[in-house]
Amino acid sequence: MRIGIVGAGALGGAFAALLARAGHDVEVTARGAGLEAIRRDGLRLSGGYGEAHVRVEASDRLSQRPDLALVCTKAQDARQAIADNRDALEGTTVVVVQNGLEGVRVARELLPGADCFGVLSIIAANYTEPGHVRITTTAASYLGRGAGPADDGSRRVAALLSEAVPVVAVDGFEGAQWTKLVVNMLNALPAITGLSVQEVIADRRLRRVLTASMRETVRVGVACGVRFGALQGLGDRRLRLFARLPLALDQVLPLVMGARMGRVPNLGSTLQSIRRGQRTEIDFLNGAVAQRADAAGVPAPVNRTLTGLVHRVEETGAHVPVDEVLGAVAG
Ligand SMILES: NC(=O)C1=CN([C@@H]2O[C@H](COP(=O)(O)OP(=O)(O)OC[C@H]3O[C@@H](n4cnc5c(N)ncnc54)[C@H](OP(=O)(O)O)[C@@H]3O)[C@@H](O)[C@H]2O)C=CC1
Ligand SMILES: CC(C)(CO)C(=O)C(=O)O
Repeated sequence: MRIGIVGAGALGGAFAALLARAGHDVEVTARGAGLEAIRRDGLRLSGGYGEAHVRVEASDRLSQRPDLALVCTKAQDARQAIADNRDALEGTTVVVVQNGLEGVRVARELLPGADCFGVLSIIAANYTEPGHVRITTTAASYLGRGAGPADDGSRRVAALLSEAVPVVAVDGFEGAQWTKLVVNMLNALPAITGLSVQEVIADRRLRRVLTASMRETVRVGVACGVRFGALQGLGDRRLRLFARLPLALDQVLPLVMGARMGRVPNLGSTLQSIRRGQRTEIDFLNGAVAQRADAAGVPAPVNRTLTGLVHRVEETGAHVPVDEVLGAVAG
């Protein structure tokens, strides 16, 4: 099958290498040093899914309409990337691999003739150098669309991708996006402090802030009428309970997440953007929680503060000392 990947960064590069290894005919888009490296040396994958070194077609735009396309940019770049590749994407099956709440909606808006799905990935992929991705955590990814049960289209595309990497069709995809948003509270503190996700979880004080941001996200979701979808053992009942328990007990959740992530340091996708000197997608993560909180008339001081601190790091290039982070969150 011909598969087009828009944005061969960490996850896009991983999916491209795994799909090419499974025998598909893969074309990727990349830019700058990434494009140069892929053209010259191919795409290299290491870590959790084993070694792969594949040659794939690469250019700054997809050259033709694929049977299946994966859009793997950060949320803030998706609109531009889809518009730039509209000729190739319109009318085909498009899977948006993205954190946040907006991915599938944006693709459907820009590509009314395409069959659009979303993927929520728990894989941790670190873009170590141009053309090279290291998988530090393997996990099933979740594919779906809409709020209802997984449809036949979702099951078909999930089965196809699963030839290369485990992907399950999920019921209540929109609710699952919120559950993933809770998980993505793991991203801000590494971006702010420069520590890995595991180091943040291991620090009792930062873990408290992380837990508070997760509980706040659940409360905002509840205020917005969200029913949290099932994702990696988390679901509506468990998350609602999590938001009500005393903060001290709740820290078990990030500890479990950290244990699942394993020992190889995971920077998280937001700190990786910072390290590359790029803007982050924080406005679509903690920033989206603060924005939804405003609309629902509930407070979200922790998410608002963390969003502001990530923007500060984007602007100054300097990470924030832990004590200062604690002071800012305490208000
Ligand atoms: N990395 C991870 O472990 C995980 C990531 N995710 C999510 O997956 C999504 C992708 O993340 P990740 O792979 O880390 O991101 P990366 O930043 O590593 O990759 C994104 C790629 O998109 C490219 N890109 C940016 N703008 C455009 C554009 N206008 N047109 C074409 N290509 C463009 C980037 O190129 P350039 O570098 O030149 O800007 C880059 O190659 C995000 O939503 C992230 O939150 C989810 C789970 C885990
Ligand atoms: C789950 C996690 C934290 C994996 O790295 C992620 O989604 C991200 O980095 O964006």
